[in-house]
Amino acid sequence: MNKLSVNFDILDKYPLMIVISGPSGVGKDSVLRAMKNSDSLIHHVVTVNTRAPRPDEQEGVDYFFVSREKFEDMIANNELIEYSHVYDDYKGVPKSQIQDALDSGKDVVLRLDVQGAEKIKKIYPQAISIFLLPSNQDDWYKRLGGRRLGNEKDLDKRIMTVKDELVKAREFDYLVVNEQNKLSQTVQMIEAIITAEHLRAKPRKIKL
Ligand SMILES: Nc1ncnc2c1ncn2[C@@H]1O[C@H](COP(=O)(O)OP(=O)(O)OP(=O)(O)O)[C@@H](O)[C@H]1O
Repeated sequence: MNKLSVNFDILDKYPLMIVISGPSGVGKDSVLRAMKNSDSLIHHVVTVNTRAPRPDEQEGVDYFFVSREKFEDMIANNELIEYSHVYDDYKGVPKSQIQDALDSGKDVVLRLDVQGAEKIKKIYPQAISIFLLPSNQDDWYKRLGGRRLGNEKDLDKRIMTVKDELVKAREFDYLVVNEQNKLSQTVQMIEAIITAEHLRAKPRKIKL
């Protein structure tokens, strides 16, 4: 054996910040839940929301559900990294959540609407942004399942919003189609992105 040695251990291990976004009803929460079940090495950031919890949602797991007054206090006290006002509700990311997540040294996953994702990408350009799409309009309608669609005007509003969001989709790093009844395929694609990102020669280092 030659006495000279060489160290092949040159891969840097930095935690990633992954932002999963896309139109309302596309399946963001479903994807996140499936990822939580399959991988414990990811820190899921819990965001704050002023809407009422849906029957299957848990406080502190899916979201922190707060009143509008409490949310406005959080804005006033500068406790949020970003927030947005969508369909009459507030949504925001508590600073403490990002700090805790990065301190844990694990990859950090955030689920944000398109407005929120754009803002986070401006604050953290090194974040990896993934835009989820349905395959087509019919699948999207099925997923919305009449949710919060009081009348035709509400649906028109949603369609206009989605059109605007689709224009922004190309500013994201990745586009992933969440095909009908193929949630596990979607999760696999996202996991493949995360794996590839960890293998980058120039890692995307997140700095607070
Ligand atoms: N690949 C899929 N095929 C069929 N149904 C799906 C798929 N992914 C998600 N769904 C269903 O679509 C509905 C909406 O999903 P989900 O709540 O995860 O969307 P979302 O993007 O988080 O919505 P919102 O932004 O409005 O909270 C749910 O009933 C979910 O079970």
